Amino acid sequence: MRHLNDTFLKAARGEKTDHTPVWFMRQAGRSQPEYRKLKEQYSLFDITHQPEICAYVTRLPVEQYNVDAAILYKDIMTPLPAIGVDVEIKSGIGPVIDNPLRSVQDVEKLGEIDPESDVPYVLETIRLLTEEQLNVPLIGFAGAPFTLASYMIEGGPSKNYNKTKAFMYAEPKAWFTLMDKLAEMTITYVHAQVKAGAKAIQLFDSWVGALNVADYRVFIKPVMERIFTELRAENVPLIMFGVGASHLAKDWHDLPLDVVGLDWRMQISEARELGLTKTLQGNLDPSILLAPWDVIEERTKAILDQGMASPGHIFNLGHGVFPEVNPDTLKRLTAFVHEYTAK
Ligand SMILES: Cc1c2[nH]c(c1CCC(=O)O)Cc1[nH]c(c(CCC(=O)O)c1C)Cc1[nH]c(c(CCC(=O)O)c1C)Cc1[nH]c(c(C)c1CCC(=O)O)C2
Repeated sequence: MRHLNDTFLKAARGEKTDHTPVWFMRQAGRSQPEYRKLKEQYSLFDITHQPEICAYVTRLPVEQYNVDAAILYKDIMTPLPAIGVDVEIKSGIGPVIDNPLRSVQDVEKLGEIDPESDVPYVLETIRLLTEEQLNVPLIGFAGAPFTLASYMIEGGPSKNYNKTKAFMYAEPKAWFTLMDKLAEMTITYVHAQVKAGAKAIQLFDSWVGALNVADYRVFIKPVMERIFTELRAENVPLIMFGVGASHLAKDWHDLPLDVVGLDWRMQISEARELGLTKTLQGNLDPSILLAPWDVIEERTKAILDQGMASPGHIFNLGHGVFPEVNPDTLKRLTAFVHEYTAK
């Protein structure tokens, strides 16, 4: 077994580290030529169903960029077919669902997940990665109920989540049944990922920022409370993330989790002023990676300075890497974060 670089785990627990750890959301993906080559032949689901290839794709950014954590290559949609949702990832569009939820009956028909039989390839990939192939912690993940429900109800990507919100307001009973079922799925699925060897868990509630605080508290916070309370027993760092959700950051901080992920809209220092004492993850605007290096460096320094003011910062982007980003930029940025924050 190789020596594990545990800087990411230490920072996630709020401990002092030798340097600020860094990883990038969507680090395994289209900005890498090796990945693009594979994608000429395979779809996302083709890759995730082949553990050797999936493990290779997951390792690529660790080997090429020297980041301090790996994130399992799969999608938040991966577990949905197990509960009866027909999902396809359409290139250039995203997840598309042919049988969107329309009624209480549709919600009641949803089944349960048995990870060992429904997604054995996910667990096999984790086992491959943790046994010998990786010297950094592997982050497992799941989509959070609001974001999953938004795809299940809209049938695909959406701008305003109108159908989702209409369903939530019009059919609160069915909504809470749906939240319970998705919570059950998430808890079971995440437990299995940790048992297989995932060292941290991130929940992606990418689109929940569409709700205001009052609705978040009524329609979502209780289910998140339940999920995180159950997952706490695993004793691995739990990370929350969403886009355009600064107004919910304080409520996330109240949940039994370890790390609050921020997009680029709120500064690390502002979050600290708000009273967020937990570890913060983020938050370079991913667009800045397309700017000249001196701009990237200046903006990164500002984030790192704020992050170093108190223990508990994991450097990341405010959202995923764009495909147009040059891989050399990610490599240079990782090295810069490590050097600039080295004690
Ligand atoms: C909302 C969401 C999805 N998927 C995910 C989220 C939450 C994070 C976020 O907010 O971006 C999470 C996700 N999806 C994928 C990963 C892999 C790990 C990583 O971050 O490197 C992760 C963590 C692979 C993927 N997920 C998807 C791809 C593209 C696959 C393809 O082109 O076939 C990959 C590599 C497809 C996908 N899947 C989803 C969308 C919106 C898209 C289209 C986006 C795009 O094309 O850039 C749903």
